[in-house]
Amino acid sequence: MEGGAVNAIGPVLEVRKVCKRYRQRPVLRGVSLELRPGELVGIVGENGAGKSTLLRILAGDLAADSGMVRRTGRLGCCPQETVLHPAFTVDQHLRFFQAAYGISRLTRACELLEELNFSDYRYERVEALSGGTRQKLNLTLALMHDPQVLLLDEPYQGFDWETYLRFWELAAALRDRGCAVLVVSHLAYDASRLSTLYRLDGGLLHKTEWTTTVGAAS
Ligand SMILES: Nc1ncnc2c1ncn2[C@@H]1O[C@H](COP(=O)(O)OP(=O)(O)OP(=O)(O)O)[C@@H](O)[C@H]1O
Repeated sequence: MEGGAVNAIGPVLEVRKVCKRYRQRPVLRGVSLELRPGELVGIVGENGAGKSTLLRILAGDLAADSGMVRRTGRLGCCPQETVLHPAFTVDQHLRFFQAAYGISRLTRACELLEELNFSDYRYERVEALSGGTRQKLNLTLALMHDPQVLLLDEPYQGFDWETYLRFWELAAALRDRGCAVLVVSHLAYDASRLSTLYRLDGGLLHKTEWTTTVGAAS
């Protein structure tokens, strides 16, 4: 079984009892999670449940108050707020991130432009792009260096239905080539596409009954 082979490999992301509070308000109360190569895991939760806080801690962008996060491999991160500059073109963003990642070619980035169907906008400035196209660029910037661990915060916001389906095809392809993918969203529409779905509630992760056996621990 695919899941058995996958789970013979150790986790690329290990989270133990992570806690975080803002002033006196606890948001995370002891979150534990493991993510292995070839797993596509979802976390859902209501607005304000702490999903973005958790993702920022996993990405190393925010410090936890206590607990442990251990990550190995190249990280790709697509934050909820786009990281784009309005005056730069799509191509300029690709070249800036190419330098930041230290990669020699834009081959994968060009593939992603094609797969997400926005190659025609390559030389347009971000200020002239629609919200959905900006999000396509945000996602491309997280994926263009072929990450081994991918953290996605509401990655399909603003996508039309066709692009939304393309996103899931892309996520499945990444999973199949061994990437560990974590998708955070306030919607649980996509449960059947996931190895495991957790709900973040009351500052803790709860495994939901929608969990399937595809690539999941057994
Ligand atoms: N920098 C901050 N200072 C104080 N409180 C914060 C800060 N960042 C987030 N919070 C609070 O922490 C809680 C969790 O916020 P977070 O953005 O992690 O939730 P979320 O689940 O991602 O929400 P959404 O689905 O609306 O994006 C919220 O009540 C929010 O107001």
